[in-house]
Amino acid sequence: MILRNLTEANQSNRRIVSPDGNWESTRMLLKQDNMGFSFHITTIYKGADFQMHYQNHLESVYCISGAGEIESLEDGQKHAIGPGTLYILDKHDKHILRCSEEMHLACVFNPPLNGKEVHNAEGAYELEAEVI
Ligand SMILES: CC(=O)NCC[C@H](N)C(=O)O
Repeated sequence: MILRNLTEANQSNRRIVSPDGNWESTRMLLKQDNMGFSFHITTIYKGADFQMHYQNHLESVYCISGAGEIESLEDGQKHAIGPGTLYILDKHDKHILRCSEEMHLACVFNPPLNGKEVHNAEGAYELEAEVI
């Protein structure tokens, strides 16, 4: 069994601040834990409006707090995000995330992240990022 604490993880190199200024994420469970997925607590900053396209990963995102919107660039549909919303990118869906009130999200990635990933120009993570 493994136990981790968010406050402690936030003070370690598990906390990654995105250079684009849109988000930070504390990667609490990573590839090296051999669970087959990774688990992150992500903060999306108020006013963020950015595109993502996880071509190499599947992702599920649960909103703990805050408010925003996700727009699918596959079908043009927009969906409100608030506490209790879960969105599931089961088709590597290209999307835009907008944040009107700072959001705290719990995110699961399959395959798991190594820990250092930040978005490339397409809003994706490469598969071979450096291991922490
Ligand atoms: C919702 C989302 O994908 N935000 C970007 C950061 C990501 N959750 C991560 O933890 O790397």
